[in-house]
Amino acid sequence: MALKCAPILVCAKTYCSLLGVSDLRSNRSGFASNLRYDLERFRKWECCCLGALSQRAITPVEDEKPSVSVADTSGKTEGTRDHESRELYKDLNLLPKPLTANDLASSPSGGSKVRVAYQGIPGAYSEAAALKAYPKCETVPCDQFEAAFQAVELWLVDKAVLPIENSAGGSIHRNYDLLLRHRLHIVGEVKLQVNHCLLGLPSVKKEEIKRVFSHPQCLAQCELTLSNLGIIRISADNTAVAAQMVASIGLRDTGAIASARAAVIYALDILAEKIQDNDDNITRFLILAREPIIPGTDRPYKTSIVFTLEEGPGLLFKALAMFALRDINLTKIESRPQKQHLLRVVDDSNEGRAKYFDYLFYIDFEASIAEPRAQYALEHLQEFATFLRVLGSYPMDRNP
Ligand SMILES: O=C(O)C(=O)C[C@]1(C(=O)O)C=C[C@@H](O)C=C1
Repeated sequence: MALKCAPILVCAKTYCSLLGVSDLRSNRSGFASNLRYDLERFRKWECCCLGALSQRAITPVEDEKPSVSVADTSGKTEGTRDHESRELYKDLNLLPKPLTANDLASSPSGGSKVRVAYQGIPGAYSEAAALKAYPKCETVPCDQFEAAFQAVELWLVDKAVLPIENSAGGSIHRNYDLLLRHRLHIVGEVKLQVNHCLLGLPSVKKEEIKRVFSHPQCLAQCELTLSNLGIIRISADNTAVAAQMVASIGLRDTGAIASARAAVIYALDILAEKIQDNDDNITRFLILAREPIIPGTDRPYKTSIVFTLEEGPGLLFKALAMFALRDINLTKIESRPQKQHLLRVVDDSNEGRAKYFDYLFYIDFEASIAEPRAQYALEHLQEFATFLRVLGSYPMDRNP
């Protein structure tokens, strides 16, 4: 055991500064010189970590690599999968129940199939995203986003797949906050084309529907269609929960907005398809794991970071310039309040004391952390950021 852990200790300092938390306030002076990552040094680190990680593989799981960069590699068509789910979910009591905080004390089942947690119940878009990333995985429903994070941390599952943003609805802020609170690593992303269907009881006509249940994001994504049909919206925890409610309430004038797969699972009819206001309705999900992947340069990569800055003019501009100067494309920027530290008091001798909101900045950029330009950009950012953490460097999903 000691032998297996040793390589990790050797490289822990370098490794933590890239993938862990560095509070630069406490050690600013020595930091810049400690963190001169030239390519040679980074390669050494990479070899060292690769060795360490390969020795640490405790539970080998099949289908370890996400398959999002290729079309569906399961070899199954939607039809066959839907047929299978019809068989599987004939009795709704047999559906897996979402994990709750209480279940998190129990131990994971054995076996080598990769287990992927998602928020919701079978038929949710998040489950579809998990299956897109790992076509042969066992999906594990969780009642809350936080339960999915904890399920990974407690080794109940291997991965979690959680929504982070939608092309129309924007960011899912809760997951940004949880990314920082938990110590998981982003190891991949999945972009899922979300096609909403209007579902109702069998033989109901679209015109009979007076009210629909759905997830608030989905209700917002179908705003125009619902207004044109004069339908009342009622929010549900999840699209699949909405479909399940319609099936169990049994009212002909009550429908759900959910996926075609949810219609099969909960034995509902599809009354209308693709009812979202924008055809290109894409949700981006993150794949989270306990260990980071070692990024390469063999394919397009994305890196996600979070940092804080001092208060002052031009500091965010300067931070972003670190990437622009190296021709690194930023794909996302998000700012969130610092929950532990909501206000920053700045003493100005002329103006007196001022209170500023304190922000965390989350950035996604198109480069692998194995590329020198990304290392230099982060090294320079570290020189004036008050906090910096790399959340993950992972292959881009170019196939929504
Ligand atoms: O309700 C679902 O089916 C979900 O998977 C949840 C969720 C979300 O949390 O944003 C995921 C993707 C869709 O954009 C809408 C809803």
